[in-house]
Amino acid sequence: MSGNVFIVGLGLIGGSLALTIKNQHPHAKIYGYDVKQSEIETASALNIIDEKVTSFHEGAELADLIILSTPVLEMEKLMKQLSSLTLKENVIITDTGSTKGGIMQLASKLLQKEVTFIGGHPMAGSHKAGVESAKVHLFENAFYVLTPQLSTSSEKVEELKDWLSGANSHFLVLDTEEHDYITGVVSHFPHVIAAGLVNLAKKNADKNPLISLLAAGGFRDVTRIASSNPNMWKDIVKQNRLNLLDLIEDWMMEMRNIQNVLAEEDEHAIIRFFEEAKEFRDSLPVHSKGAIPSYYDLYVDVKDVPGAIAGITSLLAKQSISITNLHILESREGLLGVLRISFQKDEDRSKAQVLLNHNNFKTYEAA
Ligand SMILES: NC(=O)c1ccc[n+]([C@@H]2O[C@H](COP(=O)([O-])OP(=O)(O)OC[C@H]3O[C@@H](n4cnc5c(N)ncnc54)[C@H](O)[C@@H]3O)[C@@H](O)[C@H]2O)c1
Ligand SMILES: O=C(O)C(=O)C[C@]1(C(=O)O)C=C[C@@H](O)C=C1
Repeated sequence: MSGNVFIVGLGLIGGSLALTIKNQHPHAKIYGYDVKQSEIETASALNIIDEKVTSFHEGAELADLIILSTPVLEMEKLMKQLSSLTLKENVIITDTGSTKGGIMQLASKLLQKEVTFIGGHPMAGSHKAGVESAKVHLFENAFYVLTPQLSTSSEKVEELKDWLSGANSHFLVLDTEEHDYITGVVSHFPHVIAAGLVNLAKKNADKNPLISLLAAGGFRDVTRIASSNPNMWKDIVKQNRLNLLDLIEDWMMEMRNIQNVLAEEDEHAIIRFFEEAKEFRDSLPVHSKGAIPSYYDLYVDVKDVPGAIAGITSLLAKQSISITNLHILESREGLLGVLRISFQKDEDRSKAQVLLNHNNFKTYEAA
C-alpha cells in the first residue's frame, strides 16, 4: 500500500509499528511526532520514520492513516484535538492503547461520521520504553485486538488490517467492554500485583539488605513487568479502574483463603491451592513468539570495585558478542551491584552467559 502514515508517540509501540509498516509497504511515507524532541530525533536517526513533523496538526492533516501511540490518557486529549482538524476524507485513525473504553467513547462522540476510528491493541510489548527499543518483530504471532465502531464498514477494517499486515499478528475483533475486562484480568491486574510484590520486598529489604542480594529466579520471573513505564501504567489503571477494583476484591478473597488454610495447617487445601494454579497455568496455549519478550537480558553480579564493568564488556568484546544496552540496577558500597546487559539475540545472551560464568561471574536470566 502507499500513502502517508502518521505515528503519534514515537515510543516502543509506535516505533515498532512504524518499522513493520515500512517493511511491508515500502512505498508508504512514515511521518512521526512526539512531545519529546529527542524521540523524534532518535526515530529519524534510526530511519524508523521518513519525515519529522513539527506539530500534531501538521501530521494529522496530511495522513491517510493516523496511529495514536501515546499513553492512553494523552490519546484522549489528542482525540479532542482531532475533532477540530481538517482531516483527509478517507483517513483511518487507530490507536494502540492498552484500554479501549475511554477512547471508543470519545470516538463516537467527537469524530465526524466520515472519519473512521478503529480501536487497536497489539497484545505484545515489553517493560522497556522508548523508540530505541522498537523492534520490527515485536508483534509477530501475538494477538492484535481491533475494536471497530458499529458503524465502521468491514472494508475499512480490512484496509487497516492490510496496513498492519507486516506485524504478522493474529487479528481479533472484540467488543470494547470485553476487551477491558479480559486485559484487566491477564495484563493490568498482574502489573498491579507485580508492583505490589516488589514494593513488599523493598519494605523488607530496608530492614535486611540480604533480601535484594538473594532475590532469585522465581522473584525475578514474576516481577519483570514491575520495571515497566510508571507513567503509562498510571493511565492504564486509571482507565480500567472499575474492572481493577473488582479484581482487587477477588484477589483479597483469594489471599484470605490461603491465609485461612495456612493458619489451620490444612495440607490438602494448601496442595489444592497450588494444584489448581499449576493445572490452569500448564493448560494455557503456548505462543511460539510474541508473548516472549524480544529482548534478551542477562543479569550479572558485579563487585563494587573500579573497572568491574569494563572487565565484563571487554570480555564480551573479545569474543565479538554484541550488546545493545547496559544498565546498573543497584550499586551500594560494600555490596554486590547488579548489571543488566541486553542482547539482540538469545544466542548472544547464551554465549555471554557461558563466557561470564567461566570467568567466575554469577549470572541469571530474566523471564
Ligand atoms: N509497552 C507495552 O508493552 C505496550 C503494549 C501494547 C500497547 N501499549 C500501549 O501503547 C501505547 C504506547 O506505549 P509505549 O510502550 O510505546 O510507551 P513509550 O513510553 O515507549 O512511548 C510513548 C511515547 O508517547 C510520547 N507522548 C506522550 N504524550 C504525547 C503527546 N501528547 N503527543 C505526542 N507524543 C506523546 C512519549 O514522549 C513517548 O515517547 C500506550 O498507550 C500503551 O498502553 C503498550
Ligand atoms: O511483556 C510485557 O512486558 C508486557 O507487559 C506486555 C503487555 C502485557 O501485559 O502482556 C503489557 C501491556 C500491553 O497492553 C500488552 C502487553
